[in-house]
Amino acid sequence: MAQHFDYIAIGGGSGGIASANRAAMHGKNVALIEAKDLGGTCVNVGCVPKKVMWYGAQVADAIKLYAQDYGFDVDLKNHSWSKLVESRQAYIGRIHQSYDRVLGNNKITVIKGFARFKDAHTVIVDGEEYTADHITIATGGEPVIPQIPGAEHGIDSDGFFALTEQPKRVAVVGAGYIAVELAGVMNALGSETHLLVRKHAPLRNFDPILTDTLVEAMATEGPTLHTQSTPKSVEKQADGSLLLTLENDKQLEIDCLIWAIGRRPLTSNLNLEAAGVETDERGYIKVDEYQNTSAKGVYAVGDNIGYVELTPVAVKAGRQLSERLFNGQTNAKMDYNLIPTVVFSHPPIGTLGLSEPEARAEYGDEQVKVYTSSFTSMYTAATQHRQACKMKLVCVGDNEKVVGVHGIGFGMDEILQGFAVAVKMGATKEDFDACVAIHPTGAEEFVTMR
Ligand SMILES: Cc1cc2nc3c(=O)[nH]c(=O)nc-3n(C[C@H](O)[C@H](O)[C@H](O)COP(=O)(O)OP(=O)(O)OC[C@H]3O[C@@H](n4cnc5c(N)ncnc54)[C@H](O)[C@@H]3O)c2cc1C
Repeated sequence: MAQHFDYIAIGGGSGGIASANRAAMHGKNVALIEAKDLGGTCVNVGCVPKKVMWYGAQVADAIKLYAQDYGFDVDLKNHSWSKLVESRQAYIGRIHQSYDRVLGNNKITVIKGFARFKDAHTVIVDGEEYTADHITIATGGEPVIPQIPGAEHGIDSDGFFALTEQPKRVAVVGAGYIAVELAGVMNALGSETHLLVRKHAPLRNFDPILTDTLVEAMATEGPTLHTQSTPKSVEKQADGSLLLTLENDKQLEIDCLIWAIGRRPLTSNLNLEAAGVETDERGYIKVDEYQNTSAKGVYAVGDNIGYVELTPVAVKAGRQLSERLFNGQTNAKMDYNLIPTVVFSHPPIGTLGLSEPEARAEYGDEQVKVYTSSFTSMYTAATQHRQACKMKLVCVGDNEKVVGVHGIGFGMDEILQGFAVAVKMGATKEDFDACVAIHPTGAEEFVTMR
């Protein structure tokens, strides 16, 4: 006989774990089904290992670019990629233990295996049936590999985290934040790194102050940016190296090729038809603002709905859903407006709300006022490797409501969160100015712009 639960979450990643824990905290009998490792993309092959690698790259930059001007007698002689990977994986191991502990404390039944629907209230894992009053699909996504000859010689972001040795020459293909971040890490850690983008720049949808400054930084610090560059084929050569040929017939010889051209939802093997769950033509699950799918009692959160593909978004959507279903908060839902985000590039980017072009298109030129600041980050100002820091506030209307906050430069990754609270509360430029600056910091520029 099928084992019955109040709630099943399919997918033990950011959204599934968050939702399952919250349901259990409200006294529900919960099962969490995970096909691979608990923690999903973020913990195993996403945010966490990526950030550890980025910190490694920061240390390399500090030694290579800044330490000597701060009086340290150091040279970057050797770097052990495998040591960095070992430290990273040990940290991830500790996160796994903490998940086990919390799920255990919440008395959640963790089922290892791949779930498929039998009907809207029944899933099958390894031949066993499990039923629930409510089922949430939190299955995330996977990287896309292009359909070109030899594409299989490349790896994706999952493959990047599986690398046991640092490639000497690497090409990263893609213009999104994952491509930028992976290329930045490899470059700082000493690989000859090429970033290939299809059009004129990476991060094209970001505010131009961010894109332009990033491209300028790449021109001096690397990686080598190749614009208007679309791969046509990949050939593995006798010595194991790869020959990447572009549509413009340029060629690059590299040791490692990383595809970071986008992700797609992991929904095709779930037998969603049996549950009556509809997807769009790209496979994303259709949900309403309360995460309800087309099937009663079945919900979806996270990357597989194709809204904003970030961990805190999946987490919050999952928790709000459980608050609504199991804690009487009938109106609880995820607010997809004004979501701050950071790109761990070199230098890092923080961005929130409308870019200047978006604000002008939405409100008209007369309604938009923009404030900018451009300076050398103080961390680098006393050294020979000066690095720019640029910031922009996008304001609208007579009261100059802040609708966009954008910055690139040292510390931006930690600066944005607090400003996002203010913008979410409806802050105006006057409110920003009314706050006394913290000196000397980069963040103070946001409250002193004229
Ligand atoms: C390289 C990289 C870097 C990133 N960096 C950041 C970052 O810095 N900040 C940020 O906010 N976000 C980042 N993200 C995005 C973030 O990882 C995702 O938005 C987040 O993990 C989505 O959570 P989720 O719950 O929707 O899916 P996931 O975390 O992907 O979890 C889905 C889980 O479901 C499991 N699963 C799938 N199908 C089934 C099935 N049928 N049965 C059982 N289990 C199944 C999968 O194995 C997986 O563990 C990054 C992503 C990548 C790839």
